[in-house]
Amino acid sequence: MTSLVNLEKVSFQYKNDLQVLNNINFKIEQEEFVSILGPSGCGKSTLLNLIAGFIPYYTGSIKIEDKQVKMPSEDRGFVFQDLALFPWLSVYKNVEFGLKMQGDSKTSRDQKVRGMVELVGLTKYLDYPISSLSGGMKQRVALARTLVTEPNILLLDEPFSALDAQTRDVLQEELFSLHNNLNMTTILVTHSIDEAVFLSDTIVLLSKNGQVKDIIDIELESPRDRTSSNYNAYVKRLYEFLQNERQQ
Ligand SMILES: Nc1ncnc2c1ncn2[C@@H]1O[C@H](COP(=O)(O)OP(=O)(O)OP(=O)(O)O)[C@@H](O)[C@H]1O
Repeated sequence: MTSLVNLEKVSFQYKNDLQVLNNINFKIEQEEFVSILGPSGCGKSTLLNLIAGFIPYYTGSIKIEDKQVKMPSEDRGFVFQDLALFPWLSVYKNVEFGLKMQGDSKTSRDQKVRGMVELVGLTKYLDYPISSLSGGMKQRVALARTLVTEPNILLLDEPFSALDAQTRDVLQEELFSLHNNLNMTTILVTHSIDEAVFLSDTIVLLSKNGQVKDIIDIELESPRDRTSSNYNAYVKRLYEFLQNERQQ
């Protein structure tokens, strides 16, 4: 059986000749949660942008369901690091936006928006403008806006990096539930070892020179216990990897 996402010999350099990714190979299965972890500047966001289809000029092959990725598509939903919400519009209007673009009818949009906003716990705030919400609430809206279009693959670039530790933990738990309940495939770029271990089935470790250093299966029970010794054994292993990369 072929995997949902297949990357083979993917290399990439920006137009200024900076070589960022070198011969990347890995596969992602349907409903898998994969995190891409590595030192700052190693090419994590670039790799996610390639999978999203935002950058068409790479070498090698990125295939989703056997189709070569050349441009963005509705099967991939992207949550940007800066969220890219419309601050002056309401929660409702922000979540509705993608459905409108897809030409969905008003009745269908209304049902989907209300359902998704409820799922992220913001029903009380449907009519509030984005500018009046906290950072964690804005993040929930960004997730809802992407998820409401029912993408098969959710792509997240450091979604929680601007949040305080407590809000981040709560949102990680919510993302874990959404991923499982909606049967999605999720690819997350993160700096955070804890976030990667808490959420992932698999962690792809990128080295400083943009190569896959290791692919680690996280074999922990759900829900995950951040204080368990098995959990912390993974954290230690990844911490040592990142420390080693920094020293090289
Ligand atoms: N549009 C661009 N044009 C040229 N170089 C770029 C561009 N975007 C990123 N880079 C460079 O490519 C390299 C990889 O960047 P990228 O953002 O993919 O890394 P990252 O691992 O996600 O970094 P971080 O963890 O700091 O967010 C960096 O050296 C960065 O400066």
